[in-house]
Amino acid sequence: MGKIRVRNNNAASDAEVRNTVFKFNKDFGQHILKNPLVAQGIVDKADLKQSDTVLEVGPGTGNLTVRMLEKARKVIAVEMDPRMAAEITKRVQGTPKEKKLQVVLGDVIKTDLPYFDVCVSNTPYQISSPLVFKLLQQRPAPRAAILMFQREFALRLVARPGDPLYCRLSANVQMWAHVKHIMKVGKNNFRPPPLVESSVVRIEPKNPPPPLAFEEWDGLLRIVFLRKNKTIGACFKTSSIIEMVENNYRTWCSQNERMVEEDFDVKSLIDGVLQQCNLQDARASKCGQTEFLSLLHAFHQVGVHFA
Ligand SMILES: C[S@@+](CC[C@H](N)C(=O)[O-])C[C@H]1O[C@@H](n2cnc3c(N)ncnc32)[C@H](O)[C@@H]1O
Repeated sequence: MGKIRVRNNNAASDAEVRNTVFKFNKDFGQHILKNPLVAQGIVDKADLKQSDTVLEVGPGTGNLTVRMLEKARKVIAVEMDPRMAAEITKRVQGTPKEKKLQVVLGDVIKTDLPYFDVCVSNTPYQISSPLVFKLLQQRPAPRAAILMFQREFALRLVARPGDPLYCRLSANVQMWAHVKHIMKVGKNNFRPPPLVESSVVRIEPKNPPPPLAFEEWDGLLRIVFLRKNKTIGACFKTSSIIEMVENNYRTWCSQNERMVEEDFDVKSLIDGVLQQCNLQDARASKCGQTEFLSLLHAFHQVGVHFA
């Protein structure tokens, strides 16, 4: 933990300016956004309406929070560090913003989230992935999430089939949401600066969500992205995968009062499905939703599930 003085090096009205001494905790991903232009840019990109309830993850000292309180009806800020929660509470005390801010102390991943229209976060990078999936599972779905991530994580979110960074995360998130890269943010805009560059993305959950069970989709993606440059046929030849497919098939048969044939051979069942979809020689790194959906559908048709 480095001892950092947060000082006023910008416009006088910015309270990122408070002369507060904090020991920023790197374990909590505490990299405070010190550039007011970037903070304002992020809030502008959120396109908040006066009727909006905003969820902010990790308000820190409140540099995004105070700007959002000017635009929205309410901001619910979930913060894990009690010192930061106290700081943001103090920052709005005695101002008209006080009544619009609700600070929730705790780990956002373990918190049952209330209703919100938009989520905004300069995200603690260690919770990037669980946060994205938590937001995608939120019901009713928020209108949008404007989230700062490490540049590489952001680029994975938007990567398309064939791009070097395309991975299970890309295929997964793009099934449930439209994702756009909206802003690059250099490390010197933070105090203390992180080791890597950052980017802001906009995630708009599809509404209504696709009629698909998340666990099924993710279960299939886990297999085909096991080694994304291997063929899908090779992924399904791994012995642990063959065993899992067989177990899942037998469970499905017993739940549906079906007899498992005496000469049942799981390898031929798998080969048949892959041939039907013509995907034995395809590689996940080059496949998109159409291919994965057709594969999932064909497995379901023969009683193989992945959840
Ligand atoms: C990168 S800082 C952002 C601070 C502020 N929003 C800003 O932009 O200047 C991340 C903040 O998230 C908080 N935090 C870390 N992990 C968290 C978690 N699991 N749940 C809620 N807040 C968390 C940290 O304490 C820190 O205040």
